[in-house]
Amino acid sequence: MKKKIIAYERVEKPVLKDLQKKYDVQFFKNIDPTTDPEFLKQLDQAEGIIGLDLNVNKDLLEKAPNLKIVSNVSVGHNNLDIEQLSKRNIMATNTPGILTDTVADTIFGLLIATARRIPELDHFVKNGEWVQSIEPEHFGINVHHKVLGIIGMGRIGQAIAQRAHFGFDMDIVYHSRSRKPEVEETYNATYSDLDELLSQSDFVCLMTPLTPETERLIGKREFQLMKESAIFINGSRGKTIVEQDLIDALTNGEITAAGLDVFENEPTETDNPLLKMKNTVTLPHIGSSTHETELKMSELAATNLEKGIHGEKPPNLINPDVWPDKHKGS
Ligand SMILES: NC(=O)C1=CN([C@@H]2O[C@H](COP(=O)(O)OP(=O)(O)OC[C@H]3O[C@@H](n4cnc5c(N)ncnc54)[C@H](O)[C@@H]3O)[C@@H](O)[C@H]2O)C=CC1
Ligand SMILES: O=C(O)C(=O)CO
Repeated sequence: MKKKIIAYERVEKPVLKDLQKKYDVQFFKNIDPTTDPEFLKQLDQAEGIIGLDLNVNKDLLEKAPNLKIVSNVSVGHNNLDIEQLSKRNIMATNTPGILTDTVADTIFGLLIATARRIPELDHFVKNGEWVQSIEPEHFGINVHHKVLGIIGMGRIGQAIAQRAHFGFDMDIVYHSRSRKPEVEETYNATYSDLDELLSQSDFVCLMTPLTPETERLIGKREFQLMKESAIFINGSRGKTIVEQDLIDALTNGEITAAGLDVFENEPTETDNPLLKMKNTVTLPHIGSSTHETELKMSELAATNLEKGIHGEKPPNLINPDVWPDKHKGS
């Protein structure tokens, strides 16, 4: 009998088709996984889950007695309760690395679009408002040769630093869990504590994972530490900031503008004040969303899934404590 697999929300079609040839795969989208009867029925027998942003917590795991692996089609894994998964010896995997350059391109694009007000002025032209030469009120802010503060100098943070240093001659200040001498040397970057980074930077770019430590990391106090001319970019997760405090900081002129790929709730509410502001550029969480990269992510997630359900070690195991070799001391 074919092994049962749940595919959730986003698995690229060719990958889904390939999995469907080998396994009994049920695809779910736009459902409530806590109540959907068909989902819950499948969950009872599923050996693997592949997908994007499914909230895998104690409640869900209690309904999944046969589960061996949860394979995220994302590098971020804040949707997974790793402790609960490990407790049940269930593997968790993600898709690091292959999306790094794509996300860095998006975040750098967002930074430029916000500084140079590209979406706002695109509307200006298309709305027929460009009837005489533009005024200083339409001018933007230079990106090149400015100070870029990167919070979270991991894979994506470094790819952003690469673009900023070699492409735009920016001065890079960073804050991370540890110092990275090779990053400092390659990108002429300076390590700094968080407060100093916030007060020095012309652009503050948040690129940490969402963890208990980074949840609401940037709020009222942090926005007040930033320069009034600062532009804030969030590419991490919406919950790493206090969204209401960002709204206040923009409304009160404590910072100049914000570029956001992520929101506290996704999709964000249509009446979110951030969507009504001229000095925000808002994207629907598209960091990794190019055809090429989404396909590679699905392929890597499928490799992880298949290894896991066949009892082999997946290449991107997040919770190696579940791997038996470890207990054998190998
Ligand atoms: N907007 C989007 O579409 C995407 C967003 N992401 C987000 O970006 C995150 C980072 O991805 P990668 O760079 O691949 O991960 P990574 O693990 O390579 O880098 C994360 C960095 O954040 C640092 N960090 C962790 N906690 C910190 C703290 N409290 N203060 C300062 N730094 C801290 C770590 O030391 C590490 O250097 C993901 O976890 C995900 O949440 C990732 C891909 C796409
Ligand atoms: O990979 C991630 O963490 C994302 O946010 C979506 O690509």
